[in-house]
Amino acid sequence: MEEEVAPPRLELRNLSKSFGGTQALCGVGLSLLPGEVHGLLGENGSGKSTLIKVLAGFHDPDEGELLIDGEPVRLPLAPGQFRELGLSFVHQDLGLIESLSVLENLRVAELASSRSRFGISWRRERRRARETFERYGLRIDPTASVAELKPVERALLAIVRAIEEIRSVGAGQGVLVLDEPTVFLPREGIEVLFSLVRDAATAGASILFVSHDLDEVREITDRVTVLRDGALVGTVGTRETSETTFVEMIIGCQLAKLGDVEHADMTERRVGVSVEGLSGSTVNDVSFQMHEGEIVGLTGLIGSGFEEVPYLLYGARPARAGRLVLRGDETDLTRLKPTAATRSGIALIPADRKTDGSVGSLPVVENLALTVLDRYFNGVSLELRRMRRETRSLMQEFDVRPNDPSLPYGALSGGNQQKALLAKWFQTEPRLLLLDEPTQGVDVGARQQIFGLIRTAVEERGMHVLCASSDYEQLSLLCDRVIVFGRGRIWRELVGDDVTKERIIEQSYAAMAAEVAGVVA
Ligand SMILES: Nc1ncnc2c1ncn2[C@@H]1O[C@H](COP(=O)(O)OP(=O)(O)OP(=O)(O)O)[C@@H](O)[C@H]1O
Repeated sequence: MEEEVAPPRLELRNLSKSFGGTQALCGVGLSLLPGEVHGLLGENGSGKSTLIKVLAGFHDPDEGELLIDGEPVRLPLAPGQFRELGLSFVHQDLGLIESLSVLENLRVAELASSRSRFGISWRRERRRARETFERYGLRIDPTASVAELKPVERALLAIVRAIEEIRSVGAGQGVLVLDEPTVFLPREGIEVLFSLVRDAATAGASILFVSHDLDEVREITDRVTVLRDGALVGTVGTRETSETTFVEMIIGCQLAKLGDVEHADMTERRVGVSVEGLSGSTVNDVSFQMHEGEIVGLTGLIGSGFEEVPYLLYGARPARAGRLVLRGDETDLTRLKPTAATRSGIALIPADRKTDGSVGSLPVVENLALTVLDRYFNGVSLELRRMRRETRSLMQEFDVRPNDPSLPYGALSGGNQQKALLAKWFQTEPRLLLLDEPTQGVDVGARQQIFGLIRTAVEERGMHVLCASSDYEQLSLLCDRVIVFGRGRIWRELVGDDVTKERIIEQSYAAMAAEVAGVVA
């Protein structure tokens, strides 16, 4: 007797969607089996988010079919219908409401449903929320407002909420869609996330996992579907597919070899930047120097403090103490404001694109030219044509796709927004460029290009670059020297041949172990 094969939990057939002249998806098919973790890969702008937004009922596709447990479901989905179908999402922007508490965000679906807010016993809900977090091994206060949470806590809250939503569906057999959930997470956060994902899959859920990080995708997924330019390249088993094959599937050719990254010891060069006695909310009395043309990485584990340094040096967060000397000019960091920082040649590219001040509804050209408007002012008016021409060539240099300066900034895919942001600040030719996770959400090909652009700028213009990141591979490819933090202090500096992914991981964990043992002062 033939064994009956269960239908996929979710299946998409022949899905197409265009926006004006852009064909974002073209005849794409995808199936998610019960209990599988399924990766969705593709370059920036290849159509991943568009596919997810069709599943969330946000986009009306031009064509396509959706089947849940083998049963056809009409597209487009009505608002909120995804919940009834057992789907839950963590979008790139996490979808949390800042002004509400953790608890209210956790129960937002129930609040939005017929149950009135007044019928809810908040005391019981608070207890339930605490129990929920405990079950996931997290320490988040349900009464805190989301605005007060650290980025990592926000990401974990959004993820826990999504998992809880599918747990309430048919014994946890729903579909969990994670759109680049790891970009805000340092390694320990990723480990928590992966164990949550594995548990959900074991309980029978299907997980769609979007990420640009091939190591993560290879670690957590069973199968992977790759998109290129809105079309399906193929679906493959993760274990049977090498990293090189994945890269070829994603970019359509082999990745040019970066060449051996040389980590020259620049510490003999002239000092261009000096940070002295810097204290913030976690960092305490930290001092370091940067040499001319040097790219310095800052890293460590969650809470080690490295992540606040770029913001303190830009005046975006208040420093308790500290002095910055930039090519002889001295600044009291306790008084520094971002406008003054920009005036003195400091630029900050924050990890959270939304806080950069870019306006989604305005064209890319206006967003990009904002920082250098005076260059286009001829005394009477703005030279708009030149502005558009130069923006187009800047977009080309940074591989922002599509290369159309008149497109609304918000219509660019997440990774292309990140590239545009780098372009925007690079053109100001800052003396000190502060980066926080500069290539999050950027695909593997563009990432390599961006590293090249940063290197060239540093060599040709003598810029100083400080890069805070918990992407150890990124640090090893980009930086000349990496400073590892533990408990708000500098734990180790890695230089020359020591700037490898393995050494950075080892020292970040060593800093934590030392912290636990009370070695770090
Ligand atoms: N609302 C929109 N209006 C116009 N074009 C859009 C819109 N949304 C997406 N696009 C375009 O559709 C294409 C696919 O974008 P999508 O966001 O799906 O890519 P992605 O694969 O998720 O990219 P990333 O990895 O950078 O997040 C891109 O060219 C993008 O500019």
